[in-house]
Formats: sequence, C-alpha cells, structure tokens
Amino acid sequence: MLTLKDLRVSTADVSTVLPRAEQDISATVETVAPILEKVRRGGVEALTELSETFDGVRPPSLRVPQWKLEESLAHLDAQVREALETLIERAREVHSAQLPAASVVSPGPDARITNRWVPIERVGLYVPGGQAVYPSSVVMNVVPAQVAGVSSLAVASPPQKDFGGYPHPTVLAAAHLLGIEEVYAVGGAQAVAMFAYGARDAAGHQVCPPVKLITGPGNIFVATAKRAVQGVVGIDAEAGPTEIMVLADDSADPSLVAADLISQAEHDELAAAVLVTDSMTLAERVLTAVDEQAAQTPHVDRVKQSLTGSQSAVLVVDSLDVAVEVANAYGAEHLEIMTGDDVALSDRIHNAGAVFLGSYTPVSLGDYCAGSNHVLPTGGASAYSSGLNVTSFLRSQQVIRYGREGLGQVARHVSALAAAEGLPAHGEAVEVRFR
Ligand SMILES: NC(=O)c1ccc[n+]([C@@H]2O[C@H](COP(=O)([O-])OP(=O)(O)OC[C@H]3O[C@@H](n4cnc5c(N)ncnc54)[C@H](O)[C@@H]3O)[C@@H](O)[C@H]2O)c1
Ligand SMILES: N[C@H](CO)Cc1c[nH]c[nH+]1
Ligand SMILES: [Zn+2]
Repeated sequence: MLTLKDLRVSTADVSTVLPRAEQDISATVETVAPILEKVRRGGVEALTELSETFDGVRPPSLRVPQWKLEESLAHLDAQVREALETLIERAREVHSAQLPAASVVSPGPDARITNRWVPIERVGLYVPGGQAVYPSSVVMNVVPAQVAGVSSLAVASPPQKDFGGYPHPTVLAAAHLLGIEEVYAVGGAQAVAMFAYGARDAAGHQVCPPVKLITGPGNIFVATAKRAVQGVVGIDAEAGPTEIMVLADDSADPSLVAADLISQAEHDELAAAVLVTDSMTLAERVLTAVDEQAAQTPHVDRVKQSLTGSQSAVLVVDSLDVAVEVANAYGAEHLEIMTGDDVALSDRIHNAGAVFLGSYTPVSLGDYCAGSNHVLPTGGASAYSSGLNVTSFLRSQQVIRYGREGLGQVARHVSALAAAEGLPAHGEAVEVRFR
C-alpha cells in the first residue's frame, strides 16, 4: 500500500525527495475564494445555502440554541463524559503552565518598560466535523483560550444531516461542559468566512459578530480559508490534513509503527503517513504490517487512499543522521521517534509540530489524553508556527514610562539617530521638552 523509496544511494538534497500531497492549499484557493466572497456579501442566507450544498442540510438556526447544548450534555454517554473530563483536567494543567509572566525592566534611571500579555478579546474556534466527529478539538481550542483569559469565545462546527442540522451532539456536549454558550452550525470555508466577516440575517441583525482571531484544525478547505482571511483576522497556524512521520531504527516494533501510521491515515484521504528509517528490514516489516492492519480497519478505503497518495511513503536512508535531516526538512505535524535513544535524537529535531518519544507515546495519546494540544501546524508550517497554546490567544504589549531625568539621559542619542535617519522632527519632539 505504502510506496518504499530506497534513498540510501541518493545524492539528492533531502528536501527534493519529501512526499507531499498533490492537493495543497495553493491548489485549493480557487475553490475557496468564491465561498468566502459569497458569505461576505450574503451573510446568514449564504451560510445556509452553503451548508445545504456541502453538508446536505439547512440548519434550523445558525446559532445553536442553549437548550440544545443542555440537552446534548444531559444525553452524553457516561464514559465519553468521563474521558472528556480527564482530557479537560490534563489540558488545563498543561496549558496553565504556559501562561507567560509580565516583566518590568528599568534600562536606566527614571525609565521603565513593562512587558505585559493581553488576551485577544473575541475568538472563533473551528471544530471539524466532516468525515469524523471532533469533541476533543473543542477542548483543544477552548482550554488554552480560557486559560489566556479570552472573554468572548465562539465555536463553529459543521451541521450534521443525521442530527437535525445541528453540529454533532458530542461536540455540543463538550462545548457546554466547558461553559461555551456561543456555538454555530456551520463548517468548512464558510465557517471561517463567518468568523472573519461576521454574519447578518436578512433583516440586518448581526447574528455572529466578527472575531479577531480564528483557531482550530480542519480539512484542506478550512486550512485554505484560514490562509485567505489572514489580515482581516489573525489565525493560529495552518492546521490542515493530519501528518505523521515516524523516525525509527531496527529496535522499533513494526506492528506499532504500522498501527500509528494507520491511526492518522484514517483522518482524511489527504492525510500523510511517512516512515523514515535506516533499516531496510524494519521498512519491509512495516509494509507487511500496514497491509495486514489496514485491511482490518473500519475506514479501510480512506486509509488506502491516504497511504497510496503521493503524500505517504516509507523512506529508507543511509543513517539516523540522514533520517534526522529528512525529519527537519519535512517538518511533520507529528513526529514519533522510536529508536535506541529517543531523547538524544529528539534534541536534534527543530521542525515538528509535536514530538512523541518511545513506544508508549503514540500520536493518538496526544490526540486525546496526554494533556498536550493536538491542533498542530501541517504542510511544513512547523518550521515557523507553533501548535495551539495559551500564547496563541495573547498579545505581548509594552508600556513605556520615562520621566524627565530618564528622557534627559538619552535625549542626545534620540536626536543623533533622528538626524541620521533624516527625520529631524523626531529629535525636535525630544529637545523641545528641555527648552
Ligand atoms: N492539523 C491539526 O491540528 C488537525 C487536528 C485535527 C484534525 N485535523 C484534520 O481536520 C480535518 C477534518 O476534516 P473533515 O472533513 O472531517 O471535517 P472539516 O470540518 O474540516 O471539513 C468539513 C467541511 O468541509 C467542507 N467541504 C467538504 N467538501 C468540500 C468541497 N468539495 N468544497 C468545499 N468545501 C467542502 C464542508 O463545508 C464541510 O462542512 C482532517 O483533514 C484532519 O486530518 C487536523
Ligand atoms: N490527529 C489529529 C491532529 O492532527 C487530532 C485528532 C483528533 N481526534 C483524533 N485525532
Ligand atoms: Zn488523530
């Protein structure tokens, strides 16, 4: 199912042999642009039509009523509730430790700079819901936003034909469990557009006010829409179709490697599953194990498409040093390391959304219950973006206060630099205070 690429004799630059999907964000812009424009112009009515087109249902109301949130939690399966509560507790603990402290610095006498962190006022949190159901993504979005102190949180998730046009009841239950009251039945690029531009009904009433930041994972249409609205609003990162890279040597158990590759391939036909190893023996055993396990998995068709796509492969390289080079060039959303010395190798990884060490840390643990965040950059964006965290919802702001003595100490330097830049009025604004 997976293609084996023997790169042991290759002299090519590793960045040229990385497996990537043919359909990426740049190939999806043309599909998404008219959707964004339709929502910008047409508001609630456009959103309803787009839901009918892409989700096969017209939601009874764009905003999910409070009673529906309450009812969903009341009917939530007890085991799922317990699992969600465990995830929430662990995620709260981990994310609370991310809160940065303010600092006050005196770079000279009578001079004070305060660095403070200010929460973004209103955020839109996207929770996927096309091919699978993602209550865990409600938690991954909401917990860091709440820890950061965001005061206005809105959640959007696709309307479900099988659930009366509202988002999946487990998603609604998770939102209610976290105290979220503002939930919208809308998915895909149209949900991103609603958050960016806001949405009014036919009478002109603002049903969803625009947000300042959109976060959360989604398929290629969601990720493309997030890139497109950047500038109108902020986004966390491009967290599109899931990727897993496993970096392993011959000490790894092939059946565990195969299970982990398949676990992420089941998200999406465009999901990527890559093994990079210095062991041909492991590579061959993983290929066999993948074929055996994939045939048994319920989402076999989706998994097959993901694993046979150009984004997935088994790469055999000369050494673990080259494997590290490949991992850094690829910048996987999730990088698992299963080698003789996971910790030492992980210190050499610069580019990865999150790193999972050893045989007992599968990505699916991080997806649900490790306490870490599963909203992570894809498509190589881990080289410049972080996974969702508390600082994603904060802005750093400096407050500057100099007194007469403090300003006096640097006045001539301001004037010198102002003159050097050909901006003498800047210098004058300081000098005038001492005349
Ligand atoms: N990177 C991360 O952090 C992360 C985390 C969780 C999930 N994911 C990814 O999120 C995605 C979830 O995908 P999903 O599809 O289940 O749910 P989704 O909510 O992301 O997408 C469903 C929506 O896509 C839109 N859509 C579907 N086909 C379309 C088309 N042809 N044209 C325009 N719009 C269309 C519809 O509006 C639909 O509501 C997967 O790719 C998964 O791998 C990523
Ligand atoms: N693996 C996904 C992140 O790419 C997150 C997830 C949610 N549910 C299951 N998995
Ligand atoms: Zn997953």
